[in-house]
Amino acid sequence: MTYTLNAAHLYGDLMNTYGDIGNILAMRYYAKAVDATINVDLVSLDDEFDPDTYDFALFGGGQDYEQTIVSKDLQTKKAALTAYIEAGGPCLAICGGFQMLGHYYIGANGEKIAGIGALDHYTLSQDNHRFIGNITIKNAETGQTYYGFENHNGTTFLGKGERPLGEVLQGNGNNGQDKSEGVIYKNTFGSYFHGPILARNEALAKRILKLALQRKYPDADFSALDELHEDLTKNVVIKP
Ligand SMILES: NC(=O)CC[C@H](N)C(=O)O
Repeated sequence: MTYTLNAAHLYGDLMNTYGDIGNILAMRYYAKAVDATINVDLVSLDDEFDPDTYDFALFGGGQDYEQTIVSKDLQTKKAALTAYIEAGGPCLAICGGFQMLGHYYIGANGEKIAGIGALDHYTLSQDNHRFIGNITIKNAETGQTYYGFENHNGTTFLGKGERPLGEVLQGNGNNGQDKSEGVIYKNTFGSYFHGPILARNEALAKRILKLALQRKYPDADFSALDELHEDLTKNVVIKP
């Protein structure tokens, strides 16, 4: 392969509840079309996150208990992760991972689980209730529609410099109130979409992949990705 991206799967052993690694597998699949591959390192408890080593970071979803464990360790990576994000490092954070990049998450039992505040959002708890179901959103800049499934207790409110990944067309999204779903901040994308959002949303997968490739190889031409159309869910029946 001509091009190689190094990806960090943050706490992939603790926060991968919904097969979030599938996001990297989807990116790797599309990457083949431009002669690129993606190496993955598990970066978990007590591991160092070196912002200069990685071209992509995936931070998956998890349950409240795992989030409390991750929360403590995450503080040791706060400076490095913040530096990576601020420098425009591409990142995809799902559900619990999305929550942890913000200031805090109030868990279902009322416990305050600290995030790293790399992004300005915060997450509250619903009273004995979760948002569960299919969700559809529309991304403002591209007009693209993204499909997924949400299952979360937390209600997230975006802050400074953050724009939503999409406007909710169907479902609940960040908080069930302001029609926002997920986040985009610099090259960091967050979403409540369960598991492999990228396997189900080709356009977003190629968008994030291209971003990462172009950042590492600014002189290369990855426009072949735009012509490629390969829906990874074409044989999958998704029931409403
Ligand atoms: N889907 C998730 O990652 C869940 C995150 C968090 N534990 C919540 O319930 O809100």
